[in-house]
Amino acid sequence: MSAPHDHVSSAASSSVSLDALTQLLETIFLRHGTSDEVARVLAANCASAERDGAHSHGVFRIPGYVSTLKSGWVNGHAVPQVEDVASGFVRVDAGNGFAQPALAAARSLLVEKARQAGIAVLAIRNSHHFAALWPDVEPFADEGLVALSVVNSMTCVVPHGADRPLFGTNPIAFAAPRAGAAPIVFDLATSAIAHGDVQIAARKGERLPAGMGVDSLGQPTQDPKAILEGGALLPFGGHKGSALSMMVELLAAALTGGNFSFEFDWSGHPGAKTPWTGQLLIVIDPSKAAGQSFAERSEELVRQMHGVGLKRLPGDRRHAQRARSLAEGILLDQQTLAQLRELAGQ
Ligand SMILES: NC(=O)C1=CN([C@@H]2O[C@H](COP(=O)(O)OP(=O)(O)OC[C@H]3O[C@@H](n4cnc5c(N)ncnc54)[C@H](OP(=O)(O)O)[C@@H]3O)[C@@H](O)[C@H]2O)C=CC1
Ligand SMILES: O=C(O)C1=NCCCC1
Repeated sequence: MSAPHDHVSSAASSSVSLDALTQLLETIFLRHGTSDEVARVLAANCASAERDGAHSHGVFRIPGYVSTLKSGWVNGHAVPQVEDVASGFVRVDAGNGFAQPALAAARSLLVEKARQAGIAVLAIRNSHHFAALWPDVEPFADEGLVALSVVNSMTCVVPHGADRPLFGTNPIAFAAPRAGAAPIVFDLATSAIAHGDVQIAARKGERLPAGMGVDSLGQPTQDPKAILEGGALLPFGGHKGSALSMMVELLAAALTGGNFSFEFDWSGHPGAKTPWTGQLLIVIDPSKAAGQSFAERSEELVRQMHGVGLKRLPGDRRHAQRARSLAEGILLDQQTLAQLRELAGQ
């Protein structure tokens, strides 16, 4: 399997600016049944994933968004209902819409509460998250806040010690400010590999590394198609990733009032791809904590990690790719660009 973040060959590719890509995606969303606000938020999110080389959740997802909208599974015009429920708790009913517009609608109240109380929780339910999770947390750290988010997805992961899938790929994203540097951000699926990367490997006819999944008989396989066609994924790190995935189900579904990954039935909506679940965000204002500046302490930790030989922090690859994309444009292969233009009616 090639590196998941490395799949655009420059030979047959075109370079597009971030603005041009965002505009193109916005046109696609509007054309396939979203409000202006939903199109704006989703286009910015998806273009930023492509800009940062997060290909499993960049433009690769656009046909899935479109077929989901067409199937009627998701409401592209949903208006999120924000509820101010307690000093440190905000709830949003996304109204069977996408999760990112729900976060956008609640964001200023969440930040205000976190700054007042030191910590605030945002619980989004009735929502579809089909994207990378880091764009949801990174902006908080840019404002000096610490943020943690979890979202559950659709059943495709076998809990450690079980013999059938139950959990989603259930990512966890974390962002913390640093002094004088871009925030520390990590964002990882609790499965051994994200479902999107299995789809990309299948499309490219590549085998996966060992230990990622099982076939329909529960036997280990490195064939991505066998995983997608009746097989399943495994958690990363055995019982440890499995426990984290269970935690995500509890926080993102049980605590928000959203569906568990195994609870929804999209069989009546052929073409639907997005999981109808929940998302939890916890935002902390570190200026309320005792002691030295949190950002300075982050910096000290990073210095020490580099001091013991660490070359790459989580987020470094994305930021390096972001800088390249902003300087040289975002590379898209010709076929992908043609498909996007067709979906945009251009
Ligand atoms: N919406 C949903 O329901 C779901 C979304 N996803 C998304 O899929 C995406 C991919 O997830 P996943 O495949 O697990 O991510 P990766 O395994 O590619 O990366 C996980 C994290 O580890 C960092 N990292 C990777 N390799 C190294 C290294 N050698 N040294 C230091 N840090 C490293 C990455 O930083 P960097 O980015 O800089 O490489 C990233 O922060 C995520 O954005 C996730 O949110 C996944 C599951 C479900
Ligand atoms: O890549 C994944 O895993 C997923 N991404 C979007 C939502 C479903 C799972």
